[in-house]
Amino acid sequence: MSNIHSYRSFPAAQQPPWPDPEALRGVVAELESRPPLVFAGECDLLRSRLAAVARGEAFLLQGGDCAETFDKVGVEQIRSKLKTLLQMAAVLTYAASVPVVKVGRIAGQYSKPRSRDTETRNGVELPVYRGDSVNGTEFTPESRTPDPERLKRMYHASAATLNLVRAFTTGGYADLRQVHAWNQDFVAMSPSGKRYEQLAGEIDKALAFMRACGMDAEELRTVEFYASHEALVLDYEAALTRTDSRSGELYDVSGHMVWIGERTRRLDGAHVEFASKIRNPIGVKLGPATTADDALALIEKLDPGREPGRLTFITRMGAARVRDRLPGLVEKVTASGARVVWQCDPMHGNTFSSESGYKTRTFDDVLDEVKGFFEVHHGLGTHPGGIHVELTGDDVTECVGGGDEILDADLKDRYETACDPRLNRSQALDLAFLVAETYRDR
Ligand SMILES: O=C[C@H](O)[C@H](O)COP(=O)(O)O
Ligand SMILES: C=C(OP(=O)(O)O)C(=O)O
Repeated sequence: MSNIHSYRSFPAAQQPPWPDPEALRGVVAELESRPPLVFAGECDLLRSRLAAVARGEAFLLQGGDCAETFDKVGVEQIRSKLKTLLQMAAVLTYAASVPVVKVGRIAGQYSKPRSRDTETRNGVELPVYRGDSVNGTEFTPESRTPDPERLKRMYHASAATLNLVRAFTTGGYADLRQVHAWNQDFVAMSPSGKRYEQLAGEIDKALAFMRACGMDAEELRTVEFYASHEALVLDYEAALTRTDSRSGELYDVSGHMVWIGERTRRLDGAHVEFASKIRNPIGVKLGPATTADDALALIEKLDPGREPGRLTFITRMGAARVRDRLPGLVEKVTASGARVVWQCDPMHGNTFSSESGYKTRTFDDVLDEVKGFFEVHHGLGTHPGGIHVELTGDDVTECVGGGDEILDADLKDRYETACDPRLNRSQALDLAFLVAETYRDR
């Protein structure tokens, strides 16, 4: 049987400098005895859904917070994120006529890779914020010192979130007949909200037609929804890895799908080694410096059986480079016979500091990278399998642009992210409409 701790012999980037190894060991031992957050069978089902995406028969919508925080584990916050994804999925399913696989960056997205180890404010240097699983956002030595007890809080916050998500998605809230109810509050008055209302009316008519024909499918009442996060802090991920009693294989039961980030995808690094041992569907971020050989070597290590649905390449090239960098990768990977899911993350290659000093992204760049992604796949005859976005259900002002335009001067009003700027609900809907149109017109 595979040894889940083999990753310890490989260099691990971006691990928290825990000050007290003994305390960490105690936390890990406790987590090892905790129940799984997800089941192996659910991970297998997601892998089979992603296989359909890899074959060009479905579309993958993955989105949620850049960094979840413990103080936002509440009914309203979780419901509004879910609502955003349900609205986007309704737009995509109806306007592009494609089945949508829905995956949240949720119930575990608590750890962040960072560009620098420290942050300096007014001449004071402290460890950088690495996500609520590691330390706090407050700029004090106490808050910024990594504390392994936070890994336990991550487990409990993930469990509470997942519990609510399961209740919302199977208990009536996600029933397609609620399609209007998801479009309330601030978003209803935005241009994308109004457009959505029209589409919801059409869905209503289609449902009424189906009912009149005697079809009232059970499938419309609930939604299959999966949880994903970056598998960054390996002590946590390994502590939550269990052997599946059915197959004897290892699954990371902290989430259905986990991904490896751009900063930790070294072929000879600990994250890739860890992911190679588990059976969950795996995502890998690929930035503009990725070579075709890198991609092929990742396939060899993570998906040696070339199993559709096992591996998702999440490309995040930046709007300016996607048309130039993506074709070579897609061409060589396709020629190798691998059937990966190609997914576009239009957020992480388009970050910059605004004049007013906020880390932001322009909505036009986000759209342009998505368009470039579609153009490249269209040109090569391959399937543009999905999008991966940082978003929130709230009316935040973190990314500039969008139909309900946010200006640089507006960023200060509701800049609430703990790390990177997210699309608000109205921008997320705008994006869904664009993707649906582009997908349909392919
Ligand atoms: O979400 C992604 C990364 O954690 C983030 O972009 C890193 O941000 P930094 O460059 O501010 O460290
Ligand atoms: C850190 C992230 O992205 P990337 O690894 O692509 O920079 C992320 O998606 O949170």
